[in-house]
Amino acid sequence: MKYVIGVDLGTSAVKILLMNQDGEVCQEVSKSYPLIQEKSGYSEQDPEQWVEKTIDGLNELVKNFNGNVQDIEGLSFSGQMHGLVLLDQEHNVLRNAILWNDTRTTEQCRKIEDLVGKERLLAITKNPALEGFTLPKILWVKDHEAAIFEKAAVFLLPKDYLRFRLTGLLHSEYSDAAGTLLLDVAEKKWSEEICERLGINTSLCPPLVASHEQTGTIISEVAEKTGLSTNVKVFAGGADNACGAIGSGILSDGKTLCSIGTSGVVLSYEQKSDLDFGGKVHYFNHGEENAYYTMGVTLAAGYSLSWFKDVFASEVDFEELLSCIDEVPIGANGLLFTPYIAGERTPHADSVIRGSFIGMDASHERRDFVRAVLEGITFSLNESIEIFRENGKQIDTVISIGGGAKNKTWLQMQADIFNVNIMKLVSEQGPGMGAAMLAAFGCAWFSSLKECADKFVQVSESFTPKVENVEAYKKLFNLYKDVYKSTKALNEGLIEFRK
Ligand SMILES: Nc1ncnc2c1ncn2[C@@H]1O[C@H](COP(=O)(O)OP(=O)(O)O)[C@@H](O)[C@H]1O
Ligand SMILES: O=C(CO)[C@@H](O)[C@H](O)COP(=O)(O)O
Repeated sequence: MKYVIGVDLGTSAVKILLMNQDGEVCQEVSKSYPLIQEKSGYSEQDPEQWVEKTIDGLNELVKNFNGNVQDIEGLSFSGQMHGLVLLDQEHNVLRNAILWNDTRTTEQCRKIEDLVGKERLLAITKNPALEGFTLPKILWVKDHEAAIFEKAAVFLLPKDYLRFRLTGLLHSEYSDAAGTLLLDVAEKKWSEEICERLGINTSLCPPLVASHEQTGTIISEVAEKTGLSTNVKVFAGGADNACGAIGSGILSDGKTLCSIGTSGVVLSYEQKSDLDFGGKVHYFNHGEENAYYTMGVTLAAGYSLSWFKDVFASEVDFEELLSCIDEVPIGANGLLFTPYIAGERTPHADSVIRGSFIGMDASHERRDFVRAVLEGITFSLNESIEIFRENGKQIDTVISIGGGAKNKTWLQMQADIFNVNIMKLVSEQGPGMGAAMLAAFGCAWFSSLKECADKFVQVSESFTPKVENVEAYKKLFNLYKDVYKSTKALNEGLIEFRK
């Protein structure tokens, strides 16, 4: 029996899956690392932590593996998108990585719009200038840390940096490059026009490959530390949402995914590169060759829940925190939550907005707040579903993955709020699974990713919408949508008091 490894470099943790040729998860290891948040709107991580935790995780996995280590044939990656890692000429990291949920770059977004033009930007990159994307972060460093920028020789995305440390080779791949705002998405090449207009040397952009392409093997130093063989083939991998889609079998038109990790996304497969959503949803290259996907993003989905737990219930785990939400009726006894604790992307590209609890009452208990947080996150994701439906997509079944898919009440809530059938997979680790599938396909175990998905992706349970719940949530959703408009100006007034 042969094996492959999928490494998912998430925002909260690196999650590593060992899969066999029958598509069974043989081992799972997770190692967490913190966010560094110096100021409101800032979000960074130390790339060295990603490397250390991944090596620790691989070492643990190999130690617990009772087969022949030489049978581990391939390894690939899934990674949190958009994060900026800047390297100097000697490939040393120049500063902490600035992450996807860092929103300090509003001014740089306006600069991009001015110098490239909104229409032209959309034509080339298929996306508008949003704070979370990589290009505004590059410009922020150029504007605010000129001494660092002068030393920058190349930029990498998070999992591309991790791959570099495991193989010694510099690459990016299309699915993650699409989230930089520097890629010509249809032509699959770095946009010289955008680089030129913004004064960025194209040598800063790493060589591009496809997600399933081999990008070297494990270097001996890493083999020694992990116990893996230096023969392990390393494949490029993909953006976590592209990999989540592969790992959930979102490989043909009409298929939709909901992923609740630190962020939350609703994602739909697209065969074509020329559909027009007017920039309302993200439009990126898939990890499958010559395919695409559209996606709406809630910046703080699982993060809203983990924030609530850290601040108000740090003594309990997620299971215990969520154990009593069934006892709270729909609407959390009159409490509504908006998950804008890090600003928002879809449908409100707004870095200033912040979250609210509306309707707090002296009778509310912690469990009401927990239910309200879950409902608020799910309402936010429903705004993306609503955009897709308004653009003519028929959504009746959604595959749900990520940490949020661990809880059955939350899965039923998704079915009721989205008014769709929700499918839960045997493993909720979609991105790690997608990474492992890219390695399996790269190793030629299968003739296509679709053939691999037929073997690897298995539904374990489904949740159907309950008519009375759907009706109750419709009323609440309308109230939820009003909270953004009602709190926008209040949040603008609060800016001067923020950290
Ligand atoms: N048992 C659970 N039930 C519901 N949600 C959970 C549970 N465990 C974790 N989560 C949520 O999942 C999130 C982490 O999901 P994950 O997919 O691992 O994120 P990432 O890929 O961003 O690191 C946490 O922030 C938390 O909100
Ligand atoms: O910014 C986006 C997508 O555009 C995020 O989805 C990141 O890719 C982080 O993902 P998770 O850590 O939440 O999986």
